[in-house]
Amino acid sequence: MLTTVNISDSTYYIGVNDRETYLFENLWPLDKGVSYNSYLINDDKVAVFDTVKNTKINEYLEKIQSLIGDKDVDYLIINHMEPDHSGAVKALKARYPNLQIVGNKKTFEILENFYGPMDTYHEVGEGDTLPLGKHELLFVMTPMVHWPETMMTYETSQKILFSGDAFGGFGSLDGGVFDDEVNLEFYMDETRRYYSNIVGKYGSMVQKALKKINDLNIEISVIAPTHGPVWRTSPEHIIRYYDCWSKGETEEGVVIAYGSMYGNTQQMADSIARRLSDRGIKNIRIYDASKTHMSYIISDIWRFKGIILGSCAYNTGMFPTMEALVSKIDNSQIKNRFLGIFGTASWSGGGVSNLNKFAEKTKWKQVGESVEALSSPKEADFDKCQVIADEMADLLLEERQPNRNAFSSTIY
Ligand SMILES: Cc1cc2nc3c(=O)[nH]c(=O)nc-3n(C[C@H](O)[C@H](O)[C@H](O)COP(=O)(O)O)c2cc1C
Repeated sequence: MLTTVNISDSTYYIGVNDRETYLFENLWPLDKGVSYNSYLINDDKVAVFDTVKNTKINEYLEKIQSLIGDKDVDYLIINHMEPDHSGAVKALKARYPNLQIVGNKKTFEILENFYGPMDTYHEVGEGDTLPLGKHELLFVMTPMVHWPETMMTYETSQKILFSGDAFGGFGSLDGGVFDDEVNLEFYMDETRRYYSNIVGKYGSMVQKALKKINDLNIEISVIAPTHGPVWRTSPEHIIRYYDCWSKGETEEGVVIAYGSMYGNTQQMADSIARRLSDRGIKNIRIYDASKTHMSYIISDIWRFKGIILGSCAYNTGMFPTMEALVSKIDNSQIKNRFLGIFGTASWSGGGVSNLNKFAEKTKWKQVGESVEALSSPKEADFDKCQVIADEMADLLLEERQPNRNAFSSTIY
């Protein structure tokens, strides 16, 4: 039996799971898989919301047929054109030739560039509506909440927001589809990893989208994103998290990420962490950038206020895995962090000097002085590491207020 799940008596989850792909966008590890969520409303008119990746077409089309039998699909609403959601558009159109593709001007441009011309477009813009029978759709343009054509669709009678990639996360849906059916601790981690690596760069556009949704003054009973759980019990939680993340709000804690070949730089990381712990900081995450994929490190960098970066010198530059991490941080436009820098070199350097350049660019508040040990850290180097830890702890503790944590909700 193919799994389709009722959201209401006429609205269905028709998504698929992908546990085979190693890397999302060929970049981000899918250790726990991912779901490509699609939805169907079976009314006088049948509407489908986004599709799935092209590796899942057969399963997907069979699900649709199992729900509507001989009926036609009248509308395909494309909230987002990325191929993990548009991969079955051509196949769906081939199966249902009368289908009208609903999107905005930009959607159709991108669609044609990917898949060639297709007829029967139904163009929508801000605030346009589309009746399906008992249900009515309202379109909200949310450009650059990932791609320029991105939009959301709100179903007015059941108050469902089909939100595209916004509010989505990694992790296949292993039985449970709704927020009240799954272990949210796992999905919130994977949702933050998704947000921070995929959507986070566009925080200001997320803020604009949230404001737009708020200004519409609509009640939202269900958030139906294109990845991860469907939020029917606590849609307000995921909205709040998105609000906090896109505003750059952080928790008290420190991420120490380093690149080290022979362990000397790593010793400095451990010494800084120990001191932070002595000073009462509990959230301390040390990452070897060669071992942990940067998507996990970025996710924690998004979460915590303190960032301490270390690198040995490598062919006059930073250690390559740190270089990749730093470039991703830079590209993500992460703002307002406390930063410490340490590292090692045996002759002309390259690790710490390049981290210093990064520090100048970010304009984050730096703690202590950057410390560069010659080959191996000595007492004087460890002393400087302690100063980095102390100044970091001072700043974090200064900010500490009872219950100030923006993320202290019961689901996290
Ligand atoms: C392939 C390679 C390239 C290196 N390039 C540089 C360099 O350009 N400048 C420098 O000062 N040290 C360079 N080093 C030396 C290391 O940065 C130095 O020994 C450091 O202490 C190693 O730290 P670790 O134990 O954390 O790996 C290089 C070492 C290796 C193995």
